[in-house]
Amino acid sequence: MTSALAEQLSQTMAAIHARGWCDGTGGNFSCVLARDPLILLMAPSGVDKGTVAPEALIQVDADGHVVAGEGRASAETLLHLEIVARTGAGAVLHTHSHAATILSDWCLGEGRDAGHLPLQDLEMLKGLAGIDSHRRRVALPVLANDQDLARLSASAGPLLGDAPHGLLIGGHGLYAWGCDLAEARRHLEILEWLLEQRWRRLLLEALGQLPSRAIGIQAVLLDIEGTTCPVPFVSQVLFPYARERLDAFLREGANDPALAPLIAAIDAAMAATDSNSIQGETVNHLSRVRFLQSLIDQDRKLPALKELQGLIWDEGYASGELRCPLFDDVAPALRAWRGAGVELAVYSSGSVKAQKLLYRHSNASDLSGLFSHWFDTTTGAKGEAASYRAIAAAMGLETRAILFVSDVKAELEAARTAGMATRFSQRQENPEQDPGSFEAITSLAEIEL
Ligand SMILES: CSC[C@@H](O)[C@@H](O)C(=O)COP(=O)(O)O
Ligand SMILES: [Zn+2]
Repeated sequence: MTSALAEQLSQTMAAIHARGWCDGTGGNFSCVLARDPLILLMAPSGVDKGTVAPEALIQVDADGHVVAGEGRASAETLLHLEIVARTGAGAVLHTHSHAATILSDWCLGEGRDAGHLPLQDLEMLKGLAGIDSHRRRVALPVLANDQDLARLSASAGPLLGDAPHGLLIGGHGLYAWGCDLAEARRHLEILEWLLEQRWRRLLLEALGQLPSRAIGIQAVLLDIEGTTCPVPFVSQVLFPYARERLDAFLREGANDPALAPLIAAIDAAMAATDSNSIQGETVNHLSRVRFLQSLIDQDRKLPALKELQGLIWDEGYASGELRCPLFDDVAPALRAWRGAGVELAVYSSGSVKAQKLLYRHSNASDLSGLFSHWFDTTTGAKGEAASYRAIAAAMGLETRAILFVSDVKAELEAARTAGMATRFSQRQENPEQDPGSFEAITSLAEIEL
């Protein structure tokens, strides 16, 4: 005797096959039969998925082992399991349509490396659960294909929570899912339709028969100090915290081999500094601490000092002594933008390590996972247009698709020269209050993308 679910899955596979979305033995399809313990009902591997009778379906456990039925489990079962675990999906449908295959390849092609396919301004988007307007922009994640399914599933995992019920695999196909089989099928049909539209439109644009769609803002690049957190947190909390603990931290770590390269770099910088009058003096712990404190007081940058500060802040955040007081509007805005498929990136003069710590330990919990890119001054100075071009290239986007928000006009000038959209962050405690020729915002909530 076969279940109604098995009948429905068999019929769904036949319908998908008839549309040419899983030719040959391509594609695989699963439904959750039980959750605790997890059992998937799915097509066996290596068969024509259009002709699998309900009684020929197999049952597979959470480790990908066949527990009932004849035949092998697909190697791709691991990705089905990852999707079910991460999204709570009740069914996962994987196709090899031409549209999904060619567009996934196009996204990862030379010079693009986009990592996602944006879809916007199509009424059919509303067929995806949670989308209520054609204006909502969704970003379908795209991953390079990999025959190591454990590795592919591990890279897919973190992308699945924000994915619009689908994921593209380069040169391979589409995975779509939903809370049950009916919803998964609807999502699959909608996504396949959107992909068809996308490639047909690309062709017409390339032939000059359609204007290429104006690029909307696809990413927001955020400064931190004065933009997402109050300036005094950095100047009056973070820097004094590290300054006061330099002595103890270096004393306790004197014999720590991990600190040795840092200490060597600090000593080399001391030796090269005329003003510190240590020529001839033995470099000792106290002279090192005095030197570093004088650098902090003069706001002079030394990579080894930055790294040391990062290590000290790391301890402070971990113990709960430090927590970043982000402005109240920040977390809701970041979440809303991510939900709309907008990429988020940080560009701050603090090191990438310090940036990640700050967002990991914020008053709005760990927000670090919302950002896809982190940039510090190793990419270039914040006042140079070239830095913003390098950031856009690293993100695989045109500069005009990025909105940069900062409280420093010189930085906005450079970003504008590079072609980015800009907003001036006018927070109460910021030293610069005059927006000049830039559009000012007092809260991220004022930004409409
Ligand atoms: C035409 S072979 C395609 C397979 O390698 C795979 O990508 C696929 O979708 C079907 O694999 P299967 O093992 O039959 O479930
Ligand atoms: Zn496949």
